Amino acid sequence: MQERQVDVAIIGAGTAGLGAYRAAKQHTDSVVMIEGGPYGTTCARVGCMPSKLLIAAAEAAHQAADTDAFGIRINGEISVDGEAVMARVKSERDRFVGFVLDSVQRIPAGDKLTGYARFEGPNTLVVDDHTRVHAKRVVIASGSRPSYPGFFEAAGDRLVINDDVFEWDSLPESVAVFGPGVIGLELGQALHRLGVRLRVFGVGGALGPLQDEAVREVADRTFNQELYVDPDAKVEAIERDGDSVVVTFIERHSGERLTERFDYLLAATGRRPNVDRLGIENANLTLNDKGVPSYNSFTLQCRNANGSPSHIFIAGDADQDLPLLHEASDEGRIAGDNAGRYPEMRAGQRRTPLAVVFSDPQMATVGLSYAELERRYGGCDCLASGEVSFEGQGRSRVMRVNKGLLRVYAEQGSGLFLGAEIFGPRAEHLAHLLAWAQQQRMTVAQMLEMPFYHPVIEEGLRTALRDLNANLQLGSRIIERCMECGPGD
Ligand SMILES: Cc1cc2nc3c(=O)[nH]c(=O)nc-3n(C[C@H](O)[C@H](O)[C@H](O)COP(=O)(O)OP(=O)(O)OC[C@H]3O[C@@H](n4cnc5c(N)ncnc54)[C@H](O)[C@@H]3O)c2cc1C
Ligand SMILES: NC(=O)c1ccc[n+]([C@@H]2O[C@H](COP(=O)([O-])OP(=O)(O)OC[C@H]3O[C@@H](n4cnc5c(N)ncnc54)[C@H](O)[C@@H]3O)[C@@H](O)[C@H]2O)c1
Repeated sequence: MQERQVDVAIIGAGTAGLGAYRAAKQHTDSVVMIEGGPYGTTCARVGCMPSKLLIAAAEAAHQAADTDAFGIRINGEISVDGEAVMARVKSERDRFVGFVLDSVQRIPAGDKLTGYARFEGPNTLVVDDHTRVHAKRVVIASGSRPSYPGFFEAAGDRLVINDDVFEWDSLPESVAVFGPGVIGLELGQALHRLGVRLRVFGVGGALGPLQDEAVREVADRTFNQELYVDPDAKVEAIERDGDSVVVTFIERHSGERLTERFDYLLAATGRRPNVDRLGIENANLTLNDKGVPSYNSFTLQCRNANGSPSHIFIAGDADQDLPLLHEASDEGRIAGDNAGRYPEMRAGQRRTPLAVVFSDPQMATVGLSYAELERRYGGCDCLASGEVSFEGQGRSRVMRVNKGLLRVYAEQGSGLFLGAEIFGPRAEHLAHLLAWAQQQRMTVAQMLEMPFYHPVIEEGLRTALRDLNANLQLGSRIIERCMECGPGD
């Protein structure tokens, strides 16, 4: 067993780990980054990028099949070449991964260790069976992995997760997706649009990240116009039969008991932080009820078992809060910076919460979750909301993307803008405008002073903000459509 002494050890070379490495190196040359799996990051290898590549192919297929209403006839059959689809997904994915590998390559060999790290003590990590690292400070950036109930194992090797989908050489005939969360909806709808026979099964009624019942209800109805999604499914059996997975369930619309065969069961039922195999019990940390270290979200510093500040930091999906790429990147940088400068600490900048789901229509949430807003502001009637339906919205109708509902929230009295839930066209862009406004602590009145071009989807946002302003009793109600702005704003 080799022995190494370092100032900072980082567990994981994903987005958070790489950010932590660069930040820690600003303070000391004595940093080691430990990676047990393949380099390249979850985002580039099996997450954000390949999923968006698959969705892009599905959008192309969907648009090609939807030209008739514009008077455009495509003569001949539209066919999906599954091998070509997957070849592009994989080659573009490899290009993105290649950029990460290049940057990892530039890190001096002595700063990298290969193997899985485990805490032997608060300052000691054992990497596989070959190296013991004595570290003055540690950053845990070990990411997350899919989690699913044990009874899915009945599907045997027909049980797949997102990683497996991006290794397919072609598209299967059919998939049963379990989990209508972010991954299930993004991949499920994309596969459906690429011609895969598909059903999506959920539990408890959840749909993506939506918590506002009005928005969730519109999303449920809209998805079901296109594909079968049951957010509260009654699944009676999952069995393996030959090369197929056989699912017995109650069809949500007819109430019939159906038994259907699928090529694969895709488990998209959530992810768990990779802290359970770290020997975390040897690190002298306070753990929450899920076994995840408690930490300060501005410094990313963990707490010792007695509550005092620890020399251990945590960042990215490993800390279970906001498991998103831009958050992993911010957290890695803050944790690495503080691990480098320890014992002095700096509070890092945290941004307005922002999440986007690349379904069609897209979903997005801005600010505190709706449940949290209700908890904080609901009891005193302090929460006001406004909304717009995209059905009649001018630009959305022009482009035939007029589906969805946007709801915005503000504080009664001050008119302070608090957040939004969006299910609608181009939500990725609307959500950015709203997140920027919220981070600037703008009031709804100030947001309405901003320019809105015509005809654009953002005019729909203006309608929702006017509705909100009226509900705040800070402006007059929209009685008829704003004709000076053009029809259907
Ligand atoms: C299908 C999918 C789609 C996604 N799409 C988006 C999106 O569109 N937008 C978005 O913002 N986010 C998206 N995400 C989430 C995003 O990918 C993650 O939030 C982000 O990659 C987390 O980065 P990380 O550094 O925390 O973890 P990772 O990149 O997973 O890095 C953790 C690293 O730690 C290593 N490791 C684990 N345990 C040990 C150990 N004991 N010793 C040594 N090394 C260890 C792992 O091998 C891994 O390389 C998506 C995720 C998935 C799965
Ligand atoms: N566009 C993006 O930013 C993006 C895309 C993909 C993933 N991600 C990140 O990855 C995380 C994990 O994604 P995810 O989709 O795995 O988790 P999720 O928490 O978003 O969704 C899991 C879903 O599975 C359901 N579920 C749980 N147990 C079930 C069961 N037994 N049967 C059927 N359904 C069940 C849950 O009710 C929920 O709807 C996300 O929270 C997100 O942070 C982000």
